Amino acid sequence: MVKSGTLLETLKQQLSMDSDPPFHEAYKTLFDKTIEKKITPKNEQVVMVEECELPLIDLSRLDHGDEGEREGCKLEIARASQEWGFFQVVNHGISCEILEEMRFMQERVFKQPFDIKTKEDKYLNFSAGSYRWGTPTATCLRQLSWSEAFHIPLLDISTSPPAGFDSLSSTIGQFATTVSSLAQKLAEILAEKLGHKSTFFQEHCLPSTCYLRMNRYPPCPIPSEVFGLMPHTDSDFLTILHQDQVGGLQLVKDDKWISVKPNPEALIINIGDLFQAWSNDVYKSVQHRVVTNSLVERFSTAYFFCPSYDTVIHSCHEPSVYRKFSFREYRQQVQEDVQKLGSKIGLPRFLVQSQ
Ligand SMILES: C=C1C[C@]23C[C@@]1(O)CC[C@H]2[C@@]12CC[C@H](O)[C@@](C)(C(=O)O1)[C@H]2[C@@H]3C(=O)O
Ligand SMILES: O=C(O)CCC(=O)C(=O)O
Ligand SMILES: [Fe+2]
Repeated sequence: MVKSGTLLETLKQQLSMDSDPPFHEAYKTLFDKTIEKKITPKNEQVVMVEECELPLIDLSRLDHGDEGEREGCKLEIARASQEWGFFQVVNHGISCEILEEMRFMQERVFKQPFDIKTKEDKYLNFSAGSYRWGTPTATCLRQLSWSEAFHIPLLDISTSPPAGFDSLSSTIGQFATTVSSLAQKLAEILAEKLGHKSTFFQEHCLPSTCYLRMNRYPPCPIPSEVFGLMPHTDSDFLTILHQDQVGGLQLVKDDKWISVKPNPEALIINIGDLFQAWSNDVYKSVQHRVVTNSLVERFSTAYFFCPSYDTVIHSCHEPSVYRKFSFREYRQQVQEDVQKLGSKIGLPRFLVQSQ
């Protein structure tokens, strides 16, 4: 058992070391406040969270099965979206090679020096400002996300890559194309199971409105105090996620946090706020977060299936739980809440009853 005096010294030492991105430097005041007050022997104990296997759905049944198989598969997708808000899929159309290449590329991209990643002009042909790290609005460690990310609008996934990164665009391009059509397919199935044969998603969720987010979670010296990504729901219709073998993704099920067991072959699908509103609370946009560890870095890639800013989100059934809102209004409200409160409020802001 480490004495808490020794632990404190070690932590102080670790937190004063250089890191990329420079969390220690930028958030020094937050660390100093927390270390002195909170790191006691009790806090050294890691909170145990049960590990679970998400519902696993084989998508080959949609293309190769008979009518019964196809229907069964669609029902499983709808049921998991209602009961879990999360599920994983295999035979999704993205080869293991592409998934491995994505992981390898991410390592190379994030390894570039911090100054290059934050450069004002374009980096790797992604728009300026696509690189993000930490949480600029955090006022305490609990509001800090110990991660860095590239937010890449699908339109930026260029066909003329910069020298040295020629295979990058082709790999991301293949990944993006396949996940885009998978997202469309899943959205249509989810609409159909609510009784809607809808062209809504084809009309409103175009490549120009969707984006990829490549995440890197560096090892963190105080994993019990800082999240990799703080608890949130996604502000889109649905998200398609690929995580590496490290693990760290957790979600709320039956009022408890549980961790998702990594499955390198699977893609994780989660329902976002917009689908919860569109389905009038039938499908669930569930809180999730990423926890850090002190030993290894972790990578993931998320594809956010979003409509254009002018799209009006209204429920497909009456009486509607939420008032109508445009995606622009929703994003602005989320940004305002994050600025003012440190985290997003999300759908509760748009409840009919609260008007
Ligand atoms: C500080 C925050 C920004 C964020 C919402 C949050 O409260 C916590 C996580 C952030 C995140 C991560 C994934 C998505 O990019 C995002 C749009 C989301 O839904 O949760 C962002 C939020 C944001 O930037 O609005
Ligand atoms: O990295 C992960 O596993 C989750 C990422 C996530 O939730 C997000 O980018 O919205
Ligand atoms: Fe998320």
